[in-house]
Amino acid sequence: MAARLPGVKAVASVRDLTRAFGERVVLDALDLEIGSGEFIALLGRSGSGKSTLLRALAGLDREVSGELSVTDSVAVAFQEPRLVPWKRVLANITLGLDGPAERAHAALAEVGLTERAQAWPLTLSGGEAQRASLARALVREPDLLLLDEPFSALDALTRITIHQLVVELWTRHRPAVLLVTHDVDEALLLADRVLVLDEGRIAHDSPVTAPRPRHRDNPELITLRADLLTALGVAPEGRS
Ligand SMILES: Nc1ncnc2c1ncn2[C@@H]1O[C@H](COP(=O)(O)OP(=O)(O)OP(=O)(O)O)[C@@H](O)[C@H]1O
Repeated sequence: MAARLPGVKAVASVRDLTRAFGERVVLDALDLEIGSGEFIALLGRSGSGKSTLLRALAGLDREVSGELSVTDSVAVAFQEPRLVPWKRVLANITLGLDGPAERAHAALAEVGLTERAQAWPLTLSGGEAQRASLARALVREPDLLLLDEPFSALDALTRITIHQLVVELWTRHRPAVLLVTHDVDEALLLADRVLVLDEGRIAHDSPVTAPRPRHRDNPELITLRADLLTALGVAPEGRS
């Protein structure tokens, strides 16, 4: 585990986190600390337990054991935007929220969806629905934003636009972000720290220091990509 920077407050601290489904131990005495404002990408093979860890951090899984200390201010966005179909976009953003409607309007403006505030979710494109889902998370002004493969169903161009948006929003609001992804390049382009989950633990933990906007041919990213592919058990010359 990477040492925490002195003076950086943790928004999540997990020690000995264990979760089994029957005989299958998915998280095995896992340790992890997430510092305030960090942008972390979490990689791991399919079934390695990434979503299980995210659900534990979100407080959605009460069956975990170990020490888990997480800020109260957590928001989650999932792979499917999970908008309520019978509520308009704006109402989806404010659902379960006591705050003023201006905040919801501001969040929609931040993701570029002001024009779609009164639209029904089913009329949104995939990228718009994912932006609405981000607005719903942002309006809660989280200290920790958990993103479970939110870009994986989007086409390549929409994905690039949303990547830029997420970096912009993170730069402006500075929540800590934990992004679950299968995509090594996405992890390297977005995050300041990349983790690999394997055999129930954090098997690899690298900082990414290249300045943004990042390019795939940055030498630091090329080296890290090879290390990460090896950690994931994929030959570096193969595809992630
Ligand atoms: N509710 C559940 N009941 C039984 N097994 C489960 C449950 N949730 C997850 N698992 C098992 O735990 C393991 C880890 O699942 P998890 O969804 O966390 O993996 P993941 O790394 O997110 O996978 P993927 O990348 O494919 O989304 C898998 O073997 C899965 O079948």
